[in-house]
Amino acid sequence: MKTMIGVIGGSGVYEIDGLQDAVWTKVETPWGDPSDEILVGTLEGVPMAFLPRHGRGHVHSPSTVPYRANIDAMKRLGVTDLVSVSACGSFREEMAPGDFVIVDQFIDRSFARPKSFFGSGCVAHVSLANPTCPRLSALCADAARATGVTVHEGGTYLCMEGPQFSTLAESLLYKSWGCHVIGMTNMPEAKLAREAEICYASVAMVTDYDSWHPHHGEVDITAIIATLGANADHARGLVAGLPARLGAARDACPHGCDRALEHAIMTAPAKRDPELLAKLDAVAGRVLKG
Ligand SMILES: CSC[C@H]1O[C@H](OP(=O)(O)O)[C@H](O)[C@@H]1O
Ligand SMILES: Nc1ncnc2[nH]cnc12
Repeated sequence: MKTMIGVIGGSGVYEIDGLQDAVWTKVETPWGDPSDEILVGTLEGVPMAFLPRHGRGHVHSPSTVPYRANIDAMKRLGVTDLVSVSACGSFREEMAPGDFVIVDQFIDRSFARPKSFFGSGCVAHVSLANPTCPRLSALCADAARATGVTVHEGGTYLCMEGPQFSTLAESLLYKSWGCHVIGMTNMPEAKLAREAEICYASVAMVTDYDSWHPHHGEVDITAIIATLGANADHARGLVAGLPARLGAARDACPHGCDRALEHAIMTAPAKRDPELLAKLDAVAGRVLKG
């Protein structure tokens, strides 16, 4: 099997450098339009697709990002390994603005977004105990370190609905839960990537200390934007280091991300809704055809 790298760029990351034969490509999906056209090209001989999560010009709010269309489009293009790059607040003194956290767990407190490709007429339950791919995450950590940035491997990302930042009480609550970082977008993205059998890694770039920190006061969007610029440079460096680490040829994921749907579909074949099945052609075609 061949590798295709997907990158979803978050706040501050609206483009990447160095893609050869790069073309902004409109991808149609049964779930509507993705956030924007997708930049498709090749980096060091490995195909790559880049999508700015909020669209160029930052058009979509965390609640209106078309998460299902974005993941379906990546799957349709052939993406096998998807790296999500996001801005986040930190709940830990040692995870300072400018640091990168390779997230490995999530608490999903978002509530106003569709969270599954499946539903009435084709019910599926995938495992999410380990929502990120350890193989891809380790490669991202290595590529991030090579840019000189401080990297923390492992951390729990609290996904809030937004768009307002947390109250002080919420911030203290999430900190008391043991969360490491907070953002507004990695859910349902990670859930949908798992349903689509795509390896997913989340690189969270710290921009602030949310509002719990006694010496840093409230979250301030101006300070966040100032930190976003430097973070985005490191993110682009990380992406540039991925092809050499992943390679053009791909072995099956040792953690099973690319086989997540193997025994997940519960609905009896005779009871499945043909309309929904048609929409699942890219995401679940592998198991539905078989
Ligand atoms: C610019 S601060 C709030 C905004 O930034 C993060 O976006 P993303 O995850 O796409 O990098 C956060 O989730 C909020 O949407
Ligand atoms: N403190 C914060 N809360 C939620 N999303 C964020 N993105 C960047 N900083 C954030």
